[in-house]
Amino acid sequence: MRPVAEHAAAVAALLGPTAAETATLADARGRVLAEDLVAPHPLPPFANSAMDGYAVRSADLAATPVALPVAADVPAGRTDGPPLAPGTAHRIMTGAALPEGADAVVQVEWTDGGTEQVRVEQAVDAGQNVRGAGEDVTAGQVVLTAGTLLGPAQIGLAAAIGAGTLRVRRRPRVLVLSTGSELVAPGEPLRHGQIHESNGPMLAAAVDEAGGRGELLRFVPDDVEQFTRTLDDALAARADDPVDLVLTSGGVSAGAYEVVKDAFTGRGVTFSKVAMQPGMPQGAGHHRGPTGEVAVVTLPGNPVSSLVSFEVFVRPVLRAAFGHPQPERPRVRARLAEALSSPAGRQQFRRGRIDAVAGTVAPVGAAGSHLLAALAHADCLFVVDAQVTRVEAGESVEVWLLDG
Ligand SMILES: Nc1nc2c(c(=O)[nH]1)N[C@H]1C(S)=C(S)[C@@H](COP(=O)(O)OP(=O)(O)OC[C@H]3O[C@@H](n4cnc5c(N)ncnc54)[C@H](O)[C@@H]3O)O[C@H]1N2
Ligand code: MOO
Repeated sequence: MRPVAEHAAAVAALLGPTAAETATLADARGRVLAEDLVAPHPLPPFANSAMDGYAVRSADLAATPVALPVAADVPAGRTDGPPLAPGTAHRIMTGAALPEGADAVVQVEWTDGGTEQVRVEQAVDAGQNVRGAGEDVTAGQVVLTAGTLLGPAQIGLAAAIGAGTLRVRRRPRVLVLSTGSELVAPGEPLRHGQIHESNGPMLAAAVDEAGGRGELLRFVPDDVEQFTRTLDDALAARADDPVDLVLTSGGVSAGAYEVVKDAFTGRGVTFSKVAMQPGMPQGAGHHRGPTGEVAVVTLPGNPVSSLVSFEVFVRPVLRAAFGHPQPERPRVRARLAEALSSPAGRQQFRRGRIDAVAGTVAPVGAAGSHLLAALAHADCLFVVDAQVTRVEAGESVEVWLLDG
């Protein structure tokens, strides 16, 4: 059987880095900056008030209490505020530009709140309650470097320096195609012998969660001609914005109707038994479609096998392709809460729940690769090495955190 690392390397070789493109801020979250982002102006762009109150010259408050005429009103957003004459105050709101000549702001709570004349009870130092221009960012500063993952704070910063769009790496575009004559679309009734198609929606969601662009095609029965036509039609229809990867589910083991294997064998996709459980039957390579070659990864049909294989082989490669700084799931070690056994010669990926405080991981459900409900209640996978057949309670295992 092929070692997990060897198949992982074969999948990694399929996808190169995606190109840069321009994205709106609304479409930038979870993506990676393709170029350094430079501030065209400082932040704050101008000295402004940190408090609602009165802009003053601090020297005018040498002896308090003191009464000063209120010569102007400066709400936030006023662009034509006059200079502050000595011996006067301007009523000012948080975020409003500090008038020329003022060097401090007295918060309204330290005054009588007057609008014609204000009585100030307490003195302020020069600079008090003033946010200086460029305190946060200077003009010309590189505020975010190429390769930065864009989360809410980074998008906020980009907006603050006035960037309406950003140069980011393109999301890998992934087509998902499930196979199986037993499949029925969710929402439609089942007859005996049929099941609802769950791998497609699951894998498309997994692609999106990883940062890619998942597109779910209508599943096909175990029919090579229909499979190939569906795939080629879908690729042809996307010729303007080509697909980076095709993910198939099912049809790759040893049965009489292995549609994916039959369609691709000897035509650029290599099928292997990989030394893991779940996820033994795997395939990877290129399909020559109507628009040229497209990378293909064929995942096994058992639902847990499908998603675990995605986690092990596809997710890190998709993320690396668009420059994600952390392609892999965070990995920690934890003590196993209960003993379990594992087949010899296959690296086992069990579903678990981690207790980060206690440093333990408990198995969720048994090893069966049809146990989708257990997977849905797990927050991690943990790994039992290929040569290990039994792990005792308290022994340390590697854990992949799924919500990280
Ligand atoms: N004689 C052998 N039989 C099997 C072997 C083997 O080595 N020799 N391997 C087993 C292992 S391990 C796995 S994993 C599966 C993989 O099979 P396929 O990838 O060919 O998948 P299918 O046979 O099409 O389906 C397997 C299983 O999963 C269900 N399924 C398939 N697609 C979906 C879907 N889109 N949504 C929900 N469920 C799906 C399907 O109904 C089957 O129950 O093969 C073993 N057999
Ligand atoms: O490889 Mo299969 O995934 O064990 O059920």
